[in-house]
Amino acid sequence: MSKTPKIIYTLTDEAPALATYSLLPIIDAFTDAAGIEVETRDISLAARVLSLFPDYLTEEQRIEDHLAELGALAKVPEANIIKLPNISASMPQLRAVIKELQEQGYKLPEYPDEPSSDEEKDIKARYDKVKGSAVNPVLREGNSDRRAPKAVKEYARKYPHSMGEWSQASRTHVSHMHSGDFYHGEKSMTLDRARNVKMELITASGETKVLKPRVELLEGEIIDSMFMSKKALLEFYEREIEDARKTGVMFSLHVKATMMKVSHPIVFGHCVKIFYKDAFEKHGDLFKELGVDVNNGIANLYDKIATLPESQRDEVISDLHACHDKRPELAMVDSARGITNFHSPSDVIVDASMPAMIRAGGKMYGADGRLKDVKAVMPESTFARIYQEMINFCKWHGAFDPATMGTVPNVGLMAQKAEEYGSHDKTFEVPEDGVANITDLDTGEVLLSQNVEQGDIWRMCQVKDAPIRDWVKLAVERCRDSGMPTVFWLDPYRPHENELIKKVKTYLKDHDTAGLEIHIMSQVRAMRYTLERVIRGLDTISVTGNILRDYLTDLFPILELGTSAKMLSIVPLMDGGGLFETGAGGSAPKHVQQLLEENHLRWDSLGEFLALVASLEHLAKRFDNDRAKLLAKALDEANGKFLESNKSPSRKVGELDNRGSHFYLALYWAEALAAQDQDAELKTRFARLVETLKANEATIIDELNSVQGQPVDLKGYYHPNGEVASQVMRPSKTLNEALAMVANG
Ligand SMILES: NC(=O)C1=CN([C@@H]2O[C@H](COP(=O)(O)OP(=O)(O)OC[C@H]3O[C@@H](n4cnc5c(N)ncnc54)[C@H](OP(=O)(O)O)[C@@H]3O)[C@@H](O)[C@H]2O)C=CC1
Ligand SMILES: O=C(O)CCC(=O)C(=O)O
Ligand SMILES: [Mg+2]
Repeated sequence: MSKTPKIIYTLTDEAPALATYSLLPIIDAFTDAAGIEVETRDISLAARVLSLFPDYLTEEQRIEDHLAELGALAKVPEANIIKLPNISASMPQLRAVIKELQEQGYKLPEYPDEPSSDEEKDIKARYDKVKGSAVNPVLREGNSDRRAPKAVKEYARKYPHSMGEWSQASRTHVSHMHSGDFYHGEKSMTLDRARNVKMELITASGETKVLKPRVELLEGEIIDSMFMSKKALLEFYEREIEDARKTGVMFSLHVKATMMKVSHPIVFGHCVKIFYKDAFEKHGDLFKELGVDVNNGIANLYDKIATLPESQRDEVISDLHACHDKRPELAMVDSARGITNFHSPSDVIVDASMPAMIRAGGKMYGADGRLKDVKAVMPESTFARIYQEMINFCKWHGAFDPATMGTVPNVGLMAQKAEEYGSHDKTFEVPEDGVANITDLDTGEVLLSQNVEQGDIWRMCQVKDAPIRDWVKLAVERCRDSGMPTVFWLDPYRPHENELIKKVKTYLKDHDTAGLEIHIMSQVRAMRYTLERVIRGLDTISVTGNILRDYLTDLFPILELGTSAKMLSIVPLMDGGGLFETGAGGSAPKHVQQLLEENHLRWDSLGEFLALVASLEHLAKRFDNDRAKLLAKALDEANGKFLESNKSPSRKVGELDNRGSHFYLALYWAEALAAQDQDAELKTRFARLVETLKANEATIIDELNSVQGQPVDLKGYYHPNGEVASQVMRPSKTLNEALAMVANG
């Protein structure tokens, strides 16, 4: 591995990828001038698909597997990766990218739903590698430190975003299962020694079915066995759908089918089938024949019936519509286009959808385009309860006030595929009634056992000891550095977390915690404690497992800052490298939609700016590089000025957007470099740039803003034409020339 100071900037999807066309040339100009290499690696969904099928592509079309390369890099001390959000593809997205690439002339095979030959099995296995959250778990060889930097918090206090009002009479609430879900039957243990285990089902008829032949476990690792009962889930859905209808409240479903790519599409599909129960009963055989799979959304059903003769299709559609008469109103994703919560499992993603609802005063859009109270259904009770606690709090105290509320940074246990988010290859839809065992391969000992029924979802989760130690260390460090009370959100009634609590108590003793305020509380108490402080303007660090890391790092930022894009998101890699994620949100498909319609990109790249500071600082420290240090310091100052001057993108066409915000960042960064006296050469170079940018500010902004208002065609959604995208994202000739001038000295 090369030892030269190098930053890897990832190319991803959708809005962040588009923003990169504009931002990267600026970053390149500044880092080139300082002799720092910035290289890119393409981990977009399209690139990941293409990299898996070299044998189907021409030589020019082939690309390397950049994700595998970065996965290996994350395990060496030189790693310095800036990771932008990427698509975690649901099945509909995977099909769409395949289709788009085929249309662009890449001879990719079709996705075989039911592979029969070895060749088809191989194709499916390859495609399945890119499904769901396939990037983050590979790169996250460390735990997570996400927080709002001071300047960002101050900006939010100064320019508070709007918040919906909460009424005590709001009927919005969370519904979760009270029995039969993963929480209730969970079993957990800490391994006394390294063991190899298998996951097997002993069926009621006495047959043994090995579902996972081998999992290698380390000493001190925590493993869990848990299942969700299909019967209990279906009863739960029926009850909640009926309750929403009877009480006249809108129905919504919130899952994370992208990250929980095996379990949640099933959980989602059952809800759709129960909601449209009558139509499924009547047309069940036909749907089976057509290969309808609503785990991929109701859109899949509509696609499949499109091939039917018109009269038959109309009958199905009218039976689907008839279901609505007996069912509650459904929350909409896009009421203007008639897209409901059931359209696709990647349209409503719990970490972002629940905070957006809470921010809006507990409301979601109905079919008539109005905001309404809603029943938010989240079958798994493990973490759903935190949202109800927050809703209770809002009903009692009113909406949070971003101008005064405290901040809640997070330290998340994430490394080495920790907990549920690493369980996909050990998650199974149980084929037959029986006993599901995790069994030691060498001794035959059954370590954990569950009685399961056909259709239940059974999984095994793991978390290794070293990541837990590292997580506790990071929590203590953050507690000391910030002086904030620090709360481990751990529920002693949950077997897995009970095992974690034992370790946390042990590993806390490895650190000097004198004078630090560190608590361990169950989630609901932790939420309450934190919120009591939040409304008093007090700050509290949350230290959580992997799922709550994800949920809380959208929840609090969306309330505090209006978006999680403004978070600093650092992953100190366990082997010494640094992974710098940008923001805590996703790839914002709605932003792309707006760009395509009116050439305005409202994506805020602040997360990228913050990540770049952290990445340059890391590089400066690791390689003792003064120029990296200088660039970092100047960029940090620029970020401060950027916020103070309120140069974030506007949401409205014709006003400053992502591109204009990049111009101001470049100006302020150059100003900071021109103002320093440590490095005369950089000072002169950037003083010239400042002069040019300032003299041409009005022209540049006009060049950037005047292109807006027209639709644009990027010649591809998942795999746009690079040249076209670059032209769209860099419409200012004057700015481009000024940047070229810096690059050339
Ligand atoms: N780290 C990662 O790689 C992550 C990837 N994802 C992936 O992203 C995709 C979309 O996820 P989804 O949950 O729908 O939500 P997103 O987080 O992408 O977007 C939800 C909303 O958050 C706001 N937002 C997010 N980022 C920004 C930003 N940089 N600037 C301004 N506003 C922002 C936007 O609000 P508004 O529309 O009001 O402007 C946006 O519509 C999925 O494919 C998902 O798997 C999701 C989370 C993390
Ligand atoms: O990897 C994913 O699919 C989502 C990740 C995510 O939501 C997060 O890290 O906050
Ligand atoms: Mg998230």
